[in-house]
Amino acid sequence: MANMIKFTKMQGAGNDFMVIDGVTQSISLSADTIKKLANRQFGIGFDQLLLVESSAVADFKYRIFNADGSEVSQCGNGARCFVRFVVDQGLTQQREISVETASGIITPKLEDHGLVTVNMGAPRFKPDAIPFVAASAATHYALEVNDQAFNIAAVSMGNPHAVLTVDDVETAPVLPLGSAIEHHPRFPERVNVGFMQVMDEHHIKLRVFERGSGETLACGTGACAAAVTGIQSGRLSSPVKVSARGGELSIAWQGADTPVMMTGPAVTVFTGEIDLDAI
Ligand SMILES: N[C@@H](CCC[C@H](N)C(=O)O)C(=O)O
Repeated sequence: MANMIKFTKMQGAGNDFMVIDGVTQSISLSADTIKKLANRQFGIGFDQLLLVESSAVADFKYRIFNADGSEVSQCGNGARCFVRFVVDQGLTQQREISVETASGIITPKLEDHGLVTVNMGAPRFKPDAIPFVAASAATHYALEVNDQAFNIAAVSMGNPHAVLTVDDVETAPVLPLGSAIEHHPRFPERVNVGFMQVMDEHHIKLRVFERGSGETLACGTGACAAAVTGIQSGRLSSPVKVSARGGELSIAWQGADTPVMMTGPAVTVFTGEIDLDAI
């Protein structure tokens, strides 16, 4: 017997998602099934799968799975697509919703101009958020990779990020170095790796090698992480325009424990149905 589920394919600045309504459908997905669905040749293809569920503490619960099947705690571009999805599906009448994630509650808001702004919460530079940081109290660290030392900034946006500053994002070794840092023993939970080129104090170019998904066309939490580490070290000033390969995001942060505000697009690409027993 077929095991059909309905889904929506969405993208935010080119970071693409399979979004599933788990409020009106009963959904149970193994890591292996998610990997198969993520496959761009044999499945649907996406960077992350987003599962919408009911919540006891917020308007909705938001579960996030990387293309390798691992469940993670935060996704910025996904949060923008999430609010567009629940509004378009008629699951809410509100344009600003509270969403329970594995790392706390975030509040995405669909703006009148069509973009979405998300209150992503405050960044965390503390050791409990980034196990690697336990070694030091500084924001920037020397990380040795294949006998070479790299200066990295580490921050949690609800998920772990390492940010390197490079002269030119186009020629930066994003794939080999990103993969080596993602799996570096100093990051026991693996890490998302951002490569940032500072254009001026309000503008950066960014490529991100994402934990569990590889390089994506944009990473929302990666954009927040790069902007806040740049602001924290005095090289950037809020707001920061982040140019990724798939589009642009705007990040505002007033420092310390204030929340990071992220604004950017959220677009529906198509809707479909798939038989989970047939993939
Ligand atoms: N694409 C995302 C981040 C998704 C999760 C990340 N790969 C992780 O493992 O933490 C974003 O837009 O933030």
